[in-house]
Amino acid sequence: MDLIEQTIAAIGPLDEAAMAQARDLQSRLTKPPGSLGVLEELSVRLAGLAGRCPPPLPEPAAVAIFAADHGVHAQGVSPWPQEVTAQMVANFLAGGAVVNAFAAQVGAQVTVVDVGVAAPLEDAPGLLVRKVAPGTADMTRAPAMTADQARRALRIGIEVAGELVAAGHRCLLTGDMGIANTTASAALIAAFTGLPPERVTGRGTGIDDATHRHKIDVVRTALTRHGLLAQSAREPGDGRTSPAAAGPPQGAAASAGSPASTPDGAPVSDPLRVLAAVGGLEHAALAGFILGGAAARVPVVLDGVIAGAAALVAAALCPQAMAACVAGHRSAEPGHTATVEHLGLRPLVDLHLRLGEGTGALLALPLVQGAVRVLHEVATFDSAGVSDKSGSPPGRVSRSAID
Ligand SMILES: Cc1cc2ncn([C@H]3O[C@H](COP(=O)(O)O)[C@@H](O)[C@H]3O)c2cc1C
Ligand SMILES: O=C(O)c1cccnc1
Repeated sequence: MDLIEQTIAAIGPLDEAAMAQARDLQSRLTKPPGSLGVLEELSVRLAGLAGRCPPPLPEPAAVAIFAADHGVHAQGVSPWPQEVTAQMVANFLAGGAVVNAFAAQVGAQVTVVDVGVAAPLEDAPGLLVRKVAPGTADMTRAPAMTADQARRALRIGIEVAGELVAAGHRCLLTGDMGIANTTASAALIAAFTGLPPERVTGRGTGIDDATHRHKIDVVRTALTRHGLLAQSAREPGDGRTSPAAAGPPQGAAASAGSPASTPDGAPVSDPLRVLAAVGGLEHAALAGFILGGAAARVPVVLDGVIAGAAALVAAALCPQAMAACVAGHRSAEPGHTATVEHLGLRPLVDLHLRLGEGTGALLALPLVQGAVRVLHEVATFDSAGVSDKSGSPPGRVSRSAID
C-alpha cells in the first residue's frame, strides 16, 4: 500500500470512552457546567482524538508553511509578481514576516517547505526543499498538476506531519505561501461545495472590481474546462448549489461516512483528480499534512482559505480526518465561510484577517491549548471544597449525583 492509502487507513474514529470521561470531568470542574462554551466541546473532541482524558497538552506546536507557485498567475488574477513567493520564503527564514512574529508570540516552531516554488531554492535552516515542480501549469489551459505530481506533493505533506510529530510536536498548524493561490483555492472550493465561482472567489491580496470579475471568470473557465462546474453554477448569478453537492454538513466529529459529492451530484470518487485539475502543489501538500496529523491523532489547526480548500480535499479522501481539525479563524475570503460550513467546522477567531502564512492558526493556538489545560489544571468541586449546584457540602454525595 502506498503512503497515502496507508495514512488514510490509519485514521480512526474518535474514542467515545475518552470523550465521555472528558464530558464528565467538565461537569465536575469548578465552573458552571457549559460555561466554557465551544472550548468545552473542543476539549471533549481532543480527548476523543488522543484516546485519553485529559488529552496531552497541544504543545509544543509547529507551523509548516507550504510554498508553491501557480501557472494561473499568468491570467492576471493577483496584483503581485510571482517572485514574491520566493522573496517571502526568504523573509520567513530571516524571521521578518507576520507569521514569525505570531509564532514567536506563542512559542511555535516555523518550518517552510518548498513544494513548488518557481525559483530554485537552496536548503537552509528552517527550509525543507521538497520541490515537486517549479510551479503548476495554468489550470485554464491544462490540468494544474499531473496525477503523479499531486500524489507526490500529498506524500510530502504526510511526511512533514510525521517528521514534526516524531520531533515531539503535539499540535500542527497549517501555513501557506503562493502568489495566486486564492484563485486555485476558489476553484477547489467551488468544485467540492458545488457553489458557483462568484460566491467563493474573493479579492485575495487586494484587487479592484474589474480584476475581481476577471478572477471569477478565470475560475469559471478552469472549472468548465475540467468538467467541474456545478450544474446549478452554470448560470452566472445563480447562487444555488445542486442538492447533492449542498448535502448535509459533514461535521467535524460526525463527518465519517458522509462523502463529498461532485457538483453534478455524483460522489467525488476521485478527489485527487479535482486536486490535480485545479489545485496547487501547496494545497496537495497541505491535504497530506492534515491526513498525516489525523493519522498521528494530533490536532491540526487550520489557517484560512488555502488550508480550508486543502481540508476539502482531505475530507473527500477521508471524512474522519476532520475530527482532528480545528478551524483556527474565519478568513475574510467568502469561500472560506462556505468551506467551514461544508466541513462543519467552527472558526475560533474572527478578525477579518486575509493574510495566510499560518497567521490565523497561530492566533487561535492559545485557545486550543487553553481548552485542554482546563482539563489538566482546574479543580473539581470536590477537590476544591466548593459546593456544587445542589448546595451539598463538598466530600458528600450530592443529590444531583444520585439522581
Ligand atoms: C507580501 C505578501 C505576503 C503574503 N503572505 C501571505 N500572502 C498570501 O497572499 C497570497 C495569495 O493571494 P493572491 O491569490 O491574491 O495572490 C498567498 O501567497 C498567501 O499566502 C502574502 C501575499 C503578499 C503579497
Ligand atoms: O484568508 C486567507 O487565508 C488569505 C487571504 C488572502 C491571501 N492569502 C490568504
